[in-house]
Amino acid sequence: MSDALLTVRGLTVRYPRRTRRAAPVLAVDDVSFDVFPGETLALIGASGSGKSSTAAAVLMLRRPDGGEVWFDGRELTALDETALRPLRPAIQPVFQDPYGSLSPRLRVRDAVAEPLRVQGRWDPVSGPRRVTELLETVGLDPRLGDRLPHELSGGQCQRVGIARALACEPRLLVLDEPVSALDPSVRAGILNLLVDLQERHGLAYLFICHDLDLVRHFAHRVAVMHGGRIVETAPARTLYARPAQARTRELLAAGTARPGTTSPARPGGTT
Ligand SMILES: Nc1ncnc2c1ncn2[C@@H]1O[C@H](COP(=O)(O)OP(=O)(O)OP(=O)(O)O)[C@@H](O)[C@H]1O
Repeated sequence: MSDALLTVRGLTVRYPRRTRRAAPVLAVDDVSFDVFPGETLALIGASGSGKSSTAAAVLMLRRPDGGEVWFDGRELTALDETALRPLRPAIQPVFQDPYGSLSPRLRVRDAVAEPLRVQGRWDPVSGPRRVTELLETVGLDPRLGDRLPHELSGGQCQRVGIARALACEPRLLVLDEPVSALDPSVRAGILNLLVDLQERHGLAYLFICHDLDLVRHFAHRVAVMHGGRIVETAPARTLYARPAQARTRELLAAGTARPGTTSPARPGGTT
């Protein structure tokens, strides 16, 4: 194995169709990539190209139907749930819907404490201090700890989600469209926070997105997905500059319209 933190080889994800006779949906088809420590790899592609299915398989939320996922030199796909459990904290997700990712009845302080409790790392003295520290790390006033999610803005909720992920002391964050649901004015703040955390903690990011202009600034490398396959991988800046950009834009525009939208997503949009 290379010195990659995450290595994905020949990943395949299939979903059964409702009717038994129809062939399953091949959502991810023989996908391979690496993510190195401290690096951001963006997975971009139109709606339905297989980005979230790839993320779910990397997180082992859905067991892939084929291929291998290696993390820090261990093959996750070869492990059963018991063996996986101690490795799970190191790979943390941050999802698109900041409110949906939090329990509506859990106050911010308890939401951030929850991963510490689940991992058996809660201590009545150091625990509350750690929660305060985590809230400060993500740029939240610790006094917000008493609030419920519906009393926060979308950006604040997303910061709580990031604080929960950091509580697990991860090495890789799988960011599934983490700013797509946010107001354009709030997006930059969250992206700056992620850049800052990466610099301070050497985190690696698998950043799922369908906005080429955004990833150009945020990612180190970009892998373009289409029809479940990776059709191109390139450094973020050169991808933008080369003629291939035109093809990538075409692929993105072809399928970016989502239910409730009538036009392809644009930078600064709120899809
Ligand atoms: N639970 C499921 N059951 C059946 N088919 C699914 C399921 N989840 C995803 N799919 C199908 O798998 C393919 C890939 O979907 P996926 O959500 O991974 O794409 P995506 O690129 O993340 O799209 P989006 O940007 O809209 O989230 C699509 O054809 C989708 O309809």
